[in-house]
Amino acid sequence: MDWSVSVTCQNKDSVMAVGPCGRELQEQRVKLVEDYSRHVTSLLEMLYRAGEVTEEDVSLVRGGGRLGERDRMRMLLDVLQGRGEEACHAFLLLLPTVTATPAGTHLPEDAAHHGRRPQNDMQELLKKHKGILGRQHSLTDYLNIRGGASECREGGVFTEITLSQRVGYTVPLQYQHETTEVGDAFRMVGLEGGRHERMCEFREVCQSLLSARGEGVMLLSGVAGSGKTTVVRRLVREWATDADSQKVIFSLTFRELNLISKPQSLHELLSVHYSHLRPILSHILASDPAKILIILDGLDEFCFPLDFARTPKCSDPELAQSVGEVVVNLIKGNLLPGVSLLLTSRPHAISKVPPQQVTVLYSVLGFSSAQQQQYFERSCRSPEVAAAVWRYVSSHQPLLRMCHIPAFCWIVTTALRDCASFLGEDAAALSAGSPPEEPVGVTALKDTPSRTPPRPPATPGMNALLMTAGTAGKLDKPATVTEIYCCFLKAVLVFHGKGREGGSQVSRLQDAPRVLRETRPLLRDLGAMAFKGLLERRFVFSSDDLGVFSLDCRELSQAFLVEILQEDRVSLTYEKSFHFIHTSVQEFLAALYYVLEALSGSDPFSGLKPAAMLLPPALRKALAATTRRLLGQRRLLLRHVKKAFHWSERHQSGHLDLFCRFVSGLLVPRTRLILEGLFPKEPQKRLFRSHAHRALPPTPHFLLCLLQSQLQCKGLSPERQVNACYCLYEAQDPGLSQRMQGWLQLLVQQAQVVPQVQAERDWSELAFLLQLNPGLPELSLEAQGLDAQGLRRLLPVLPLFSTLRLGQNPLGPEGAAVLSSALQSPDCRIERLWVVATGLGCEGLKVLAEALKQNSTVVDLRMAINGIGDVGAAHLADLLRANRTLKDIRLRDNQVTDKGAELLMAALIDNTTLEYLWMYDNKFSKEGVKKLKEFAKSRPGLDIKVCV
Ligand SMILES: Nc1ncnc2c1ncn2[C@@H]1O[C@H](COP(=O)(O)OP(=O)(O)OP(=O)(O)O)[C@@H](O)[C@H]1O
Repeated sequence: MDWSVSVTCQNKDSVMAVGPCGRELQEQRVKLVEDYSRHVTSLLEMLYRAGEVTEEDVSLVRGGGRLGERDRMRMLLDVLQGRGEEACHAFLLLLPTVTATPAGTHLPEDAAHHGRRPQNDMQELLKKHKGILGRQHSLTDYLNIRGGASECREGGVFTEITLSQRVGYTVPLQYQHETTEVGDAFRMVGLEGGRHERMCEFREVCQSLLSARGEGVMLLSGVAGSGKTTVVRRLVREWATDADSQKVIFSLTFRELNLISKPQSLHELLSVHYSHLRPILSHILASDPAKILIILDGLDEFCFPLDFARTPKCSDPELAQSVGEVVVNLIKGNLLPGVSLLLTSRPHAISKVPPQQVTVLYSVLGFSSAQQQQYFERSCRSPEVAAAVWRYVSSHQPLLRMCHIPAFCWIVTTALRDCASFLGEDAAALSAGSPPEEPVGVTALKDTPSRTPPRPPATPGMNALLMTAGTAGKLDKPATVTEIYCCFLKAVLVFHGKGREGGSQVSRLQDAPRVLRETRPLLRDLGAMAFKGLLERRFVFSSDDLGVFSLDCRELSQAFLVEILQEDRVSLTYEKSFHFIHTSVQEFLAALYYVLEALSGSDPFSGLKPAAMLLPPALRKALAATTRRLLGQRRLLLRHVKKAFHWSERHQSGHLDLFCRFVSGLLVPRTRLILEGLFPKEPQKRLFRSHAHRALPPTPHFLLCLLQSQLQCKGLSPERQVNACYCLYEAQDPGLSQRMQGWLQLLVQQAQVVPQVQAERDWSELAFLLQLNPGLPELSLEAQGLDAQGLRRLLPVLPLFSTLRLGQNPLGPEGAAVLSSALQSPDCRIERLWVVATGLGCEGLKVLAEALKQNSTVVDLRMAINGIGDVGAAHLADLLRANRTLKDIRLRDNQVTDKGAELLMAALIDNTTLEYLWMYDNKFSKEGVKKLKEFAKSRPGLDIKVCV
């Protein structure tokens, strides 16, 4: 049957029905609940597909699986009242159809529309579309998940976020965990110096995307939890409230597209998702594509390949193709040429789209320091508490760095804001003007370094979450990121779990060990799933995945489902899916599982195998006991911990880095004590042999040795070595602060006098320190005995400095190769490269010159006393032909003769960008010098300095 005809026939009825339908629902409520509750799922599904209720409504009615049929029906009736007369009317029309079908079966799609009012008035339908999309994109925030999917007040909990804009880019290779790179863009240099990258705010992005011009493909990249979806939501809401906007937006998620396994045309795809637009969809697609904005959120989750080379060209929106082919044709501009397309993705997946297909790359950089502060002000209960949280966070560099990510700010707030006593006293101290507490762990670089290591954190108050029944008064504030996550988990379990609403804060905390003990099996299974997902780089889980780990949705929701594991509300008709509320929470739970298993002597990897592949339980137990006896508990634990690190080393991308940091943190007895009750006591006691009565055992020696050995390991990549430093921080290595102070001293003194060459140092620790201190624009390490090996350790941070002063170090050609990697990094910001007397020779210069041919940031190259000779001068001449960025080259004392000078002069005929070429103390003849001076006269913009 022709759908549009049947709609037309129903027009009169539906107009007549306006008003009374809502009343009828109220009057018949009891009867409707009685008679139709068993059909609630079918009714809800049909209403959703008809566009009468939104995803949020559906989720509300489902009630996270906790509500029974009758309650769901009541909830649906409430929702319909809220949605208005048209929705109530559609509901009444659907009632007879469900009684004709057995409960739970689905009706053909068009039945849902049967009898609905015709809306062939373009403007009216577009208005309705705006309303529906606006509601679907309400700004929900983790903070108010608990209270149902309520909305953030605009300008309320929502905090301005910083983005950047780039035209033309190269996809960087991923060597580090994404959280490690967060914050680099906020470095001082990045703010002003980026040539291709420009900071911008949401408003600018919004205006550009909603402008009437077709903008082509825009890619919005950002790490997990940085706020990409929030930007999309805000954008759609801006559009929905702008009555004058000429754009038509279609917003889909790749998660939704994953569910389309059969070929489908673009038209069909959109008409399924936007059934209310069906009467005018063909018209929209046939009119000016520049007026259409298609948003596709979450490219990183897309399961189908995007084959840009082999996908058949298709320009017909009515032609069925695989969903991957539809996306490729949209991106390539074959389908709807001139359309604006916004794709969002985590950074590791932006390479799925060739950069030449992308018009603009936007990156969500996250919160600047000021924005972080605003976030805490908005999410804490009082300005004093917000100030105390901010003061605490800003005195812990690793925490501060992660707080560029909004989702992490939420985790910190959840972990800290319930800590009434610690924050209360701290806040009181703040207002009383007491001196600031010394930073914990790694000190901020701006602080004056002192000779004495920072004293252990003072305890102006007790962190309530660190305080447990048996240990009240023993612990202080969370000292590491792992401790923050422990507090977070405890806060969720103790304060937010279902049925734990009553009682005072203290009594609930006293009860925490019991709650944690009881939750252990659940956390273990959830952690096992998280760990398996992490190994497979999988962040979305199906109900089947939950089943494999014996996880029961209902049980989870009672404990903490909504705040730890979120149910996706993609579609009613398909399988449910789940994801951890932030990837770092998945990583933490994976580590928790790993440590729980390792401490109990079990192999954490064996817990991942399907039951069928496991040996019978009795045999497994006997085997485990024998291994324990043979190896001893201690060696067994060491073996498991080593295995975790080996897994991480095998992955160049560093996606297990954070997991390793959490494993290191959780091996610290003090940290585990926050979760007292969760870890079985016996093995702990035996393992760590607590010496002093009631005193906490220190960080296990084997862990510190293991991490130190990673720093010494020559074969390990520099990124993993820096991560070993993060692990040492989490492991609360007692010597780390002191060593950091040593580095700080060196960096500060370099600005004044050049100190003597020092004994062997661990350069990875310096890289770690530099990564955590974004306020340093230049790196000065002159005459520090820095060789190529040491420089390689600094590679993760080298590209981030605008000035690198590396003179008088034995870098040699190998060091030049390291520098060349830094110069070719897509993030390179080096403008001044000073490598005076570093033993480059002509070989080193060749490597450097090759890199500088590709580089467009370096303007000033000082390379006196490097013995490059005429061969080196020839490489330099080659470079000058290709490079148009260098302005200043200093070549004093490099054994260049007249022959080299000739080559340079020839190259400088083409190169008009170079302004200074100083070549004192080379091996020029009088004739050669004369020629150079003559040449200089012909180039007024170039200052050539020579002497015989
Ligand atoms: N500007 C903001 N102000 C306040 N909270 C924010 C802001 N941006 C994001 N958040 C919060 O941070 C959390 C994560 O945001 P969002 O889901 O948008 O991140 P994402 O980049 O899409 O993450 P993923 O890659 O995991 O999908 C959400 O709870 C959101 O409410």
